[in-house]
Amino acid sequence: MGLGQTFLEVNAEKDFGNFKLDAEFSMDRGYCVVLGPTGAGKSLLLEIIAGILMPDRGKVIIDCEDVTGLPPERRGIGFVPQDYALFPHMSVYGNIAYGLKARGADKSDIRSAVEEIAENLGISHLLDRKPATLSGGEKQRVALARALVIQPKLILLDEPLAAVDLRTKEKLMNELKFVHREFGIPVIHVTHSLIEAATLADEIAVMMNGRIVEKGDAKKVLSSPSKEVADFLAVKGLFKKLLDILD
Ligand SMILES: Nc1ncnc2c1ncn2[C@@H]1O[C@H](COP(=O)(O)OP(=O)(O)OP(=O)(O)O)[C@@H](O)[C@H]1O
Repeated sequence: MGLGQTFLEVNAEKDFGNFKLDAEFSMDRGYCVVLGPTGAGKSLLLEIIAGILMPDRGKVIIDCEDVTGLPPERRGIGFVPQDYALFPHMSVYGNIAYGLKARGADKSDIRSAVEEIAENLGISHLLDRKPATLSGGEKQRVALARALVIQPKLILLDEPLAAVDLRTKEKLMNELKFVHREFGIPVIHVTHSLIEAATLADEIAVMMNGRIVEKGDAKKVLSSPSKEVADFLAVKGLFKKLLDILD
């Protein structure tokens, strides 16, 4: 499939009683940021795409393949959840190697793949450490390495930069850009941050009350949001400044 064609299509409903997700979402191979207030259903959307959560109705299609009935490990997705979910009893090496071991990869292949990705993300010196001894930014890189080492078709990032300071955030944003460009993997990045959206996104989807209420080219969404979206962002004057960043 070439550039500009639909890579991912989600059309899924899930009713929790207290909350209903009714998500229609599609993207090509770019970098898509999903913005939305807390409790909008952003994490649930990622969990449905990853196969952690089964929709009541609907479909998930990745690269023309209907993966709705497939378990997470057969979807070829690298998922970095909100709290990174690193295994606390395993070393950084064990954490990164986990997905390859689970797929039955050869020991020496695992070692070279882990070492290569660790070098790419500048965490080779951390391989023997346990997650509890890492900083927020280091944990984020380890989680990203764990997601990337399986050579996924798609990367899902759930608020990946929420736990780091501004300087680290800027550095990590550059790394995410690099990873997206270098590995050529489509990314869905969930955040509340307009700065992250303006810096990283090719496309922006805005989610509210379980639905995607606006979606399109990043510049367009940031410059002319619907009233509903503008009210949520509540910073209309900021749009012009954000456009300056994009230019
Ligand atoms: N297993 C569940 N059972 C019932 N309700 C749930 C369940 N999981 C999530 N919810 C509810 O669904 C809604 C959406 O949750 P979700 O975590 O997707 O929001 P979010 O947009 O990612 O929020 P945040 O930005 O705060 O992470 C919330 O109201 C949440 O309480």
